[in-house]
Amino acid sequence: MSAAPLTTSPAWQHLQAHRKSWEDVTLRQLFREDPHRAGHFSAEACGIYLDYSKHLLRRETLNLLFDLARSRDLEARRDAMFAGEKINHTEGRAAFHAALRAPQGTVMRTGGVDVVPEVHQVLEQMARFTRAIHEQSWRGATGQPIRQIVNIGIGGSYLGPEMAWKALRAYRHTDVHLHFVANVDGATLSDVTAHLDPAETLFIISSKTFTTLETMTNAHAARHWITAALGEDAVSRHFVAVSTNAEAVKAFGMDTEHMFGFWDWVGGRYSMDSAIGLSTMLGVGVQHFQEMLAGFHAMDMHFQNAPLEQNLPVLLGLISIWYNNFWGAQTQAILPYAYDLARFPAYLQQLQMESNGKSVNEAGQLLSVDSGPIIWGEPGTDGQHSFYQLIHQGTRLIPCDFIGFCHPLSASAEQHELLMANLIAQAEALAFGKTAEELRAEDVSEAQVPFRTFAGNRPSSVLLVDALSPHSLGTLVALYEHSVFTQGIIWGIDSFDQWGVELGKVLAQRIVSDMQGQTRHPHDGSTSTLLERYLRRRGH
Ligand SMILES: O=P(O)(O)OC[C@H]1O[C@](O)(CO)[C@@H](O)[C@@H]1O
Repeated sequence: MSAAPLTTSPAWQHLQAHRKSWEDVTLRQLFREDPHRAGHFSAEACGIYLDYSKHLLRRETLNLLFDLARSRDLEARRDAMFAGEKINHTEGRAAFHAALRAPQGTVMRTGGVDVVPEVHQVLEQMARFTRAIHEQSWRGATGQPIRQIVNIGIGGSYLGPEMAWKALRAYRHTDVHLHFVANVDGATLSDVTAHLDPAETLFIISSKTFTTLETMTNAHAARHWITAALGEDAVSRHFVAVSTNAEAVKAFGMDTEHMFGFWDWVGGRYSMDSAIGLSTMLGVGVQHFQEMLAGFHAMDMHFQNAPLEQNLPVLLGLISIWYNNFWGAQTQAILPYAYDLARFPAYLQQLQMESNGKSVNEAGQLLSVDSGPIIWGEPGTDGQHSFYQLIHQGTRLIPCDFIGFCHPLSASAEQHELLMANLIAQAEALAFGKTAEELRAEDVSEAQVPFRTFAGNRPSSVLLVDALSPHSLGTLVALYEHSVFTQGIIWGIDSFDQWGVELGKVLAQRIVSDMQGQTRHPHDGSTSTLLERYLRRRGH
């Protein structure tokens, strides 16, 4: 970590001073000043064209942001990540997800061990299993082929696989269907199993630790559902595990021969391309999974090698920092114009908010600036008819990432044109707005002018990709992974731990034991009242 405290560093102070020069600058003015602005403020790599010209920044702004990144040793820290160093200090682990998508023959060492051969061994094990399911040589206990696959897992062991299953709808293997159970609410599992036949259903219990309350509770309920229908011996044909914890997998009664492993250097939210992606591979096939890995790897290479000035993850990360820390933006909207990317905002929510939702730096000192923004979003055009009102005319500054694809996956080219026209129009409307003069020129009554004025100056990035494919999905996910990393380095935080999820888990266990009458822990007045009221209403 850079020695200079962040806010007193010259780079930070230069940015603060520079921000003051932005009070009256408009995007209209910037585009007037530089008619070639779109060309000057765009970059392209790995099939992603990034237009960042509709941002409140000039060349000088970017230079100052690059100075900031260099002053925080971004390049050296990035190299340390790719070198397998234990950059996740609080857990004493590497953050080596880049090794998950390294082509065979690449050497990537952590702790002195080249992990690429092990990664490919597991990929091969996954591929064998996938083929066995697809070719129906692996069948259920009664001899039925497996057609329904239920991934039980939560957080990073769920969001990526579910997002990918939806995103890769056009690439699905037609004989199998995926379902996802994450929430501890029993309604989830019963809703999923209501229409399934146990004889053709396979459960993948996906949990890095194999101790997560939600996952283990659902796994036991699913086991009961299978054994009630097919008997105890059916477990080995209807359950496989993805985990780093072989002991716990054994204790569950599963054969570790049917366990797909990964490693402690894979963080939960960075694991969709590890064995946690087994459901994805089963859902879209081995070839498509490999194409997705190749997309991830292409973006890794770009992030590792491209100069900061043309580096897409660095650009996205630094633009986020600019609004978050110098404009006071609290949130960032992710707006994919693709029905199939419906779960992408939720995926990025965990990626960014679990990684960078921290208040102390790596040295344990309180941060003096805001860290990770709130990430949210919905696909366009749905969002246009709900929350875009606030983005256009509300009082808050909300930088947006629009994500669109040139080629449709739907049969209707005409509908795709409408979709993309909306994306482009929204970015235009947010940036340039509509002035009172323009309204008056259209004979809008004076009384209506204040309500129909759009201030503009609302910044957005547009990411334009050729088509949504396994490869492009891999590049997009890796793009955001490295953008999150870039931001974490600027703040000097550990983006790879998640201690913030622990307290709630521990308190829930205490309350469970209070509910079951095993203990009577002392609680505050509100907690005790809620607990008592709940138990009374339940007839206890
Ligand atoms: O895969 P596991 O160990 O069940 O953990 C699930 C999720 O729980 C967390 O540890 C905390 O919510 C996430 O980081 C992780 O993705």
